Amino acid sequence: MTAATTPPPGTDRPAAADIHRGLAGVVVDTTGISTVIEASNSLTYRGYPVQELAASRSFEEVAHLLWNGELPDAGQLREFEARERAMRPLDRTTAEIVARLPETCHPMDVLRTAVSFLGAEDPTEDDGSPAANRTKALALLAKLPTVVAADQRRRRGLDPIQPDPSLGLAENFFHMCFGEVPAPEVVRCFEISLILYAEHSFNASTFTARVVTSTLSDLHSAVTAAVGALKGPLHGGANEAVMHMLNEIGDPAAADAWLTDALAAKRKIMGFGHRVYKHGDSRVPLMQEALDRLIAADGSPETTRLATLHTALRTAMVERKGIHPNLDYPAGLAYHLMGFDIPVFTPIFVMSRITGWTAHIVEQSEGNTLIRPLGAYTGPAERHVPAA
Ligand SMILES: CC(=O)SCCNC(=O)CCNC(=O)[C@H](O)C(C)(C)COP(=O)(O)OP(=O)(O)OC[C@H]1O[C@@H](n2cnc3c(N)ncnc32)[C@H](O)[C@@H]1OP(=O)(O)O
Ligand SMILES: O=C([O-])CC(=O)C(=O)O
Repeated sequence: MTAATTPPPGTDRPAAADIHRGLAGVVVDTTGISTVIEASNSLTYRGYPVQELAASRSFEEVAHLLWNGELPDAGQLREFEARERAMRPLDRTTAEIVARLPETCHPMDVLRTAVSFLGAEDPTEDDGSPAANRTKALALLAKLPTVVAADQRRRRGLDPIQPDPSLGLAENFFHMCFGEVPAPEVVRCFEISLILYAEHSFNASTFTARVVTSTLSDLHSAVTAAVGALKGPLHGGANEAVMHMLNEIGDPAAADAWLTDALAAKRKIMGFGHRVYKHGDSRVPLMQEALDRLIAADGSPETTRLATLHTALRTAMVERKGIHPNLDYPAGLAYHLMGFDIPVFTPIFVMSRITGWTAHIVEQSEGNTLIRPLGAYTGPAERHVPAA
C-alpha cells in the first residue's frame, strides 16, 4: 500500500489508504481453477495437488482437468488426444509468416504474432461461448508447439519437422525440435515442467487475459496480450534470464562475489522471489528433483559446473536475503540441459500456460464484470487553456 498526494474526493480519486500499487494483496474476483494453500505451501488445480498430478498424469490430462473441471476417463482422454494431435499442423500461411519474421526478433514476438494471426484465421464461430472458446483453446494447445519448434529450427538454419500424430504432446515437441525423442526420463522432466507451469491463478499474464476478456473481446486477443505480459523478465521471461545470469557468472567459485556486487547494484536476481510465495515456491521442490535427475543422468563436466553454480547461487541468495527460488530457477537450467536454445524457454512456458489462460478466459466470460480499476490523480489541478 503506498500513499500518493492527499486526494480530493470524487471519481478516480480514492483515499490514499485505498491505493494498492501493483494490486498487491488485492482480491479482484473468485476463481474455481487453482489456489495456493499457504498452510501446506501447496498448489491445487481444480482441487488436486499439483504434485500428485505431476506424479502420475500426462500434461494432456492436466489440460483436460483445467478446462473441464475433471480428469478425463480413458475414453475422454482418447478423444481429447486425437483432437489435439489432428490440429498440430500449421496451414501454409501461418508457416510462412513464422518463417518470414526477422530472426532478430525474440521468439515470444513470433509466438505473439502467430497467435494473433491464428485468431484472424480461426474458423470457430466467435460467439464467445465456453464451447467455442474450448475449441479455440485446444487448437492453440496443439499448434503453439509446432510454431515454437519451427522457429527454433529456422534460427539454426534447419527446415521444420512435421508433427508426428503417434506421439504425445511432450514427445512430439522434442521430435519437431530435434528430429528425435530423448530418453523417457528427459521427456518426463519436460512434462513435469509443463504441468507445473500450466496454471497459477491471477498472475500478471492470466490477469491480462482476464482484463481483455472482460471487455467482451475474443480469446485470441486475450491470449495475444497474455503472451506479451508473460514475456517480461519479472514474469515468464525470468526462465531465460536465469540462464543468461548463470552464463554471466560462469565460475561456481565466483557466485558469492557476483551476488554481492549484484545486490549492491540493486539488481534483481532472476528466478528468485515471488509476489505470493514469501517462503518458497510450492512448485520448486518437484522441479528441482526433476532437474537433479537430469543432472545425474548426464554427469558431464559442463553439466556439473552448471549444477554447482546453480546450487551455489541459490544457497548464497537464501543465506543473504532469505529470498527463495521460484519455478523459473530450476526450469531455466533444465531447459538448457534438454538442449533448447535460451530464447525458446519462455515460449515453452506459453505452450503450457495456454491451458491456464484459456481456463480463466472461459471463467471470466461466464461471470463477466468489466475490469476497470481507479487511479489516484497526482497531476496538475484543473486549469484553463491560455488564450492562443
Ligand atoms: C513464473 C513467474 O513469473 S515467478 C517470478 C519470476 N520473476 C523473477 O524471478 C524476477 C526476479 N524477482 C522479482 O523481481 C520479484 O521477486 C518479483 C517481481 C517476482 C516479485 O516482486 P514483489 O512481490 O513486488 O516483491 P517485492 O518487490 O515486494 O520484494 C520485497 C523485497 O525483496 C526484494 N527482492 C524480491 N525479489 C528479489 C530478487 N529476485 N532479487 C533481489 N531482490 C529481490 C525487493 O527488492 C524488495 O526489497 P526492498 O524491500 O529492500 O525494496
Ligand atoms: O503467480 C505469479 O505471480 C507468477 C507465477 O509464479 C506464475 O505465473 O506461475
